[in-house]
Amino acid sequence: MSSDRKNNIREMARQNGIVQPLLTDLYQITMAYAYWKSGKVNDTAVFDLFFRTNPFQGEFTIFAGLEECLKFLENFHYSDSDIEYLKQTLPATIEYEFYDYLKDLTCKDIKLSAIEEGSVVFPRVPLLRVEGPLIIAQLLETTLLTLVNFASLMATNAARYRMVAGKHVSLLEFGLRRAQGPDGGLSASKYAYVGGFDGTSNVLAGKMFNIPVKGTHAHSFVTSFSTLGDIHSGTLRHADTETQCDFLKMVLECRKRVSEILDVSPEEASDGELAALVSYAQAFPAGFLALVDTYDVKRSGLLNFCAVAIALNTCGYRAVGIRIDSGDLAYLSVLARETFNQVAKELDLPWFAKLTIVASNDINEETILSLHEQGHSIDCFGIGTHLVTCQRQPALGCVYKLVEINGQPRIKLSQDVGKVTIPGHKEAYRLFGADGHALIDLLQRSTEPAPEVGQKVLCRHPFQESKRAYVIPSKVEHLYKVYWNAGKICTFPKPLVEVRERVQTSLRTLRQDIKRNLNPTPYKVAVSDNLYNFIHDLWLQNAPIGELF
Ligand SMILES: Nc1ncnc2c1ncn2[C@@H]1O[C@H](COP(=O)(O)OP(=O)(O)OP(=O)(O)O)[C@@H](O)[C@H]1O
Ligand SMILES: O=P(O)(O)OC[C@H]1O[C@H](OP(=O)(O)OP(=O)(O)O)[C@H](O)[C@@H]1O
Ligand SMILES: O=C(O)c1cccnc1
Ligand SMILES: [Mg+2]
Repeated sequence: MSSDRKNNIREMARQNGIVQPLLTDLYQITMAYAYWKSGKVNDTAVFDLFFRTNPFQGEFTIFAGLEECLKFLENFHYSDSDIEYLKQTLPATIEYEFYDYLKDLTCKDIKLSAIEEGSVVFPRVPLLRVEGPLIIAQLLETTLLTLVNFASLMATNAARYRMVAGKHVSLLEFGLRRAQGPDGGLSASKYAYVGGFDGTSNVLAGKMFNIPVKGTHAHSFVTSFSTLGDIHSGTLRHADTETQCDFLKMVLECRKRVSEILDVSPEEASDGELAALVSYAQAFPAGFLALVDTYDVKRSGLLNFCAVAIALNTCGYRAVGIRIDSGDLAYLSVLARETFNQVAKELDLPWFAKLTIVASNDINEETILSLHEQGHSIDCFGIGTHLVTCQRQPALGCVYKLVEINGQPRIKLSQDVGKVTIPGHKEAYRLFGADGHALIDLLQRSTEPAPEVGQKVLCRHPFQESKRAYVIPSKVEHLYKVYWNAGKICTFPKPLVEVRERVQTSLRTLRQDIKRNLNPTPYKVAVSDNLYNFIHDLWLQNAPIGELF
């Protein structure tokens, strides 16, 4: 077996334990019984999973969650205790043979086609197409939706943060404590990474998904120290010579020196904070990153930090930086950078000017945009609540609709035209323009030939007759691959880092005006002329003609 395949199998083995066939809505199982009882066991269906509106008032979405969907299909099986629970829970009138039927159900007859995970996707273009026995395809609905909805919402949210932050700023996800429960927290960490974050504070996410784990320390570490007397031992072993240095003495001398450079009094600085920073530096001399806003950034935190960082330098270590978690983050970060520049110059330590400044505290997209406008010196944002709870829009509205049964197309009508489903078994293509950008996504009936490079294609708005355009694509991308067929995975999902890269390469194919934060231009999603006529004929056949009195 190739090592690639072995790795894939190892990756796939880590299925989230709560994702199982009973993680569904009751009505899927009651419908399954009613289908079964009404002789629909051999009916075959096609379902499309898609959303109707992009989240966060944006005009794009990142598709994520596919790997988890495949793990779910692979492991789909009702255990004996599941069957026992259903027997106790469903009405006693249910025929026992139905439970025998459920006991043997697997996804061996299901075929799943999907867009590549990490791609930019748009309203109405199915992300997943599920084909196979009606009953089993129906039973998959809720679980597939829960696996795709939050994953895609989170990946989109994270990608938006990455876009506003720019590529030179680090982004760390700090949200576990505020997430929607343990599983929400775990998924948030995973898909924040996919969307473009650099790391997470969530240790289990690091272990499970191989995401870099990062962090600083909390205010409680600082406030747990009151005086210099709380320092356990004042010494530190030199990085190169391994001799014991009188670290505390060096720190106190440095604090005096820095207070002169910065023109702040060492008496105003907190000794408790200094004791905490000394102790933290002793624990992590090569990774010293300190929280400086517990008492006063200017008069205490920066002074104490610089004193410890300079003493560390004398002992052969380079400090990493600071975190600011309150106050005016633009002003304080600029102040911190000026301080570091001053120390770098006065003490001839050029690297001091490049110390990392991490900012946190209720950061969201708007805060980052505003900070960029004001000017700041932040290298890294630590973001929790707004990111992981997707506070600006807490849910993506993916739906799962029957589009074909036993080879016959199905349409769901609605007073709201946007909610009318696009019937039948379809293919989706992305057509690219001459400048290399994605121009339009085109849905066609699967029986139609694929659009070709250099050949004129008529693209029509699915519901507005007058909206149509000819497109001569410079490149055509067929959006679907078969990922699951005949009981096994047939296209292995890519490792998470590659999905993460795919997000950025896919976003680069979008024009800037589609990605901008304020009033972005909608991306076009069209249907072929053939599909347009097919939809509208079926619409007329299915819409009753009213009578006026
Ligand atoms: N320069 C800035 N421009 C825009 N928003 C900022 C700026 N600096 C900080 N913020 C944001 O303003 C809010 C400040 O929060 P808040 O009013 O709770 O103050 P605080 O500094 O956290 O107070 P406390 O010291 O009591 O914790 C945060 O959401 C933060 O991200
Ligand atoms: O984006 P955020 O939700 O702010 O996530 C990060 C925050 O979490 C931590 O503190 P916590 O909020 O627990 O306490 P504090 O704000 O009261 O210090 C940290 O110090 C940040 O402030
Ligand atoms: O490591 C940190 O600084 C951190 C982790 C979680 C929440 N807030 C901060
Ligand atoms: Mg906070």
